[in-house]
Amino acid sequence: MLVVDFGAQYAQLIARRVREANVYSEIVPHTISAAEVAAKNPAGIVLSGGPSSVYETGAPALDPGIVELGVPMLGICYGFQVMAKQLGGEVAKTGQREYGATPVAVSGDGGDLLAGQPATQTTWMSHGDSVVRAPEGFSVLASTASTPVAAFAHDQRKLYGVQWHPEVKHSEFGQRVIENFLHRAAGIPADWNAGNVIAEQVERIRAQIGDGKVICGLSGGVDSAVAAALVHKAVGDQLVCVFVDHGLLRKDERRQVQEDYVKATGVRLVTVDAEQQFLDALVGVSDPEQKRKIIGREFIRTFEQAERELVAEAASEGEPIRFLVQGTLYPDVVESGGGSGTANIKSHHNVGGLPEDLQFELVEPLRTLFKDEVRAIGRELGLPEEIVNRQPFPGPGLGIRIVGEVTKDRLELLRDADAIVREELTAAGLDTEIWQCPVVLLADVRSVGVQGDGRTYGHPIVLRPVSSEDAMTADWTRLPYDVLARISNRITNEVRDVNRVVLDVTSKPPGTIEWE
Ligand SMILES: Nc1ncnc2c1ncn2[C@@H]1O[C@H](COP(=O)(O)OP(=O)(O)OP(=O)(O)O)[C@@H](O)[C@H]1O
Ligand SMILES: O=c1[nH]c(=O)c2[nH+]cn([C@@H]3O[C@H](COP(=O)(O)O)[C@@H](O)[C@H]3O)c2[nH]1
Ligand SMILES: NC(=O)CC[C@H](N)C(=O)O
Ligand SMILES: [Mg+2]
Repeated sequence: MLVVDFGAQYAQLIARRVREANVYSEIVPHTISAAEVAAKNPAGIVLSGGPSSVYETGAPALDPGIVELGVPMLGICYGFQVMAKQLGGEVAKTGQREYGATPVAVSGDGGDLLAGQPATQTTWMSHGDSVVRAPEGFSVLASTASTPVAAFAHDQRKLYGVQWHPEVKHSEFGQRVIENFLHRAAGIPADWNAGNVIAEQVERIRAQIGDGKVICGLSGGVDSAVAAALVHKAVGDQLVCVFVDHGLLRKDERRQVQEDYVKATGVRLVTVDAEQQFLDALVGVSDPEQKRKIIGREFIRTFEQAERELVAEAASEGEPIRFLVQGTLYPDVVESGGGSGTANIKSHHNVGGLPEDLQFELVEPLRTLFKDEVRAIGRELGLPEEIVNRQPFPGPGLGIRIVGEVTKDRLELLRDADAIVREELTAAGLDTEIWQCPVVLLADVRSVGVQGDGRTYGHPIVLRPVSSEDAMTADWTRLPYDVLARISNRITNEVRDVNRVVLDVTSKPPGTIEWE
């Protein structure tokens, strides 16, 4: 299944809902040609929404040859309007805009697309243009008070469209619309699951790597653990994992990764001590994007160094190691501005932070997936729950949790505060309720305190507990007051130079999870 992206807010959400219906899906840009689509041989196509108006000059369109391929198609919002216009219907700005919850009246039995759904339902709309006339041969399946053509279908050609957004949870029967399109109209079986992904990826990895050697950047996090397990399954001992201790890790993290991961999986792991290298590179840098780019570059320089040492060590074979495995996920790619037409929010070190002179060929088997999907694959591969359920920790580590310049001294301070927070949250049994809880040091901010009858002028620590399904959106976790009180008390007593603890009560959007 292909999702054609017209610059939508929700393209990745469509792909995810399709996978929830147990069908594999991939996002492609709207500039894709009919020949490229044909080469992918998709079982169905969904056209996403988008900010433009189809009647404007230069508005994104679809290669007309794509509709002629005979692949079942569902247009959503802008995608619906693109279909209407290209197939001979009419789209116009009627002055009747609909944003948010909108009741829709289904005509007759709703056809295949709206089958089994009530005559009126609440949908989520976000449009200013409307299809005022459906193309010839299409039947109108639904309407609203101000939009006479809110859904249409051409049953023989298997072409469908809806003006609303079935992919958002606020559309009451949204998932049903998507499932009806996939299973009922397009006849695509619901057979995609974690097991298939593993089989397919193992095959792809074997084809890519052949009998070459490969290194994997292993962090102890879920994503790289699952990526490494997949590659290990595919090519066995051709894999060596490299763990970089960049000095930006949390307390005790190095020992944990070295012991737990190797015990659980039996892969070969090399640890590189690169603290000085990273800290030197970060001297005088406060800008978050600059930090991210530097850290991304130093990661790659460290992998290159490890590669040279591994090659020198296996002198008999002496072949360079060409492949680098990373546990990159879809949100890393989208936020780095790697979607089609999506904005750069922050450069994740493993995507937007990669240096231009990268020598390795990347192996990224999880690049189109979300974290909860990756966890399901990890379980299927038999990884222990401690690894699969581990809370995320960003590759740039504490480096992007110090607002201001990163120094060894500040890192020590933040490490102590972070250890207290983790200890208390675990003791309170809150680990599974929280997605992750960044602890941030506002190194460039100072506030006055009174401690031991004396004046202090110290730094605030921010607690950022969040709940999320996939890190694309998040809400702040309502932690019990007594737990917050204990954490605050311990941090101000035990961590030097900190005289204030504050709680971040911002959802994502508008805030991102990390502060930088
Ligand atoms: N300290 C590290 N040493 C080696 N590779 C790393 C390190 N930190 C991150 N990476 C690489 O960067 C990738 C992206 O990091 P990211 O934090 O998103 O994933 P993760 O650590 O595997 O999982 P999680 O998101 O659960 O923390 C990792 O999958 C891994 O390949
Ligand atoms: O490996 C990573 N490299 C990065 O550069 C990076 N930046 C953010 N994160 C993690 O991604 C998720 C979303 O974070 P944001 O809401 O801050 O974008 C959260 O889980 C963050 O911890 C990163 N992980
Ligand atoms: N969300 C959308 O896809 C909007 C489509 C188009 N820009 C409109 O306003 O009607
Ligand atoms: Mg991580």
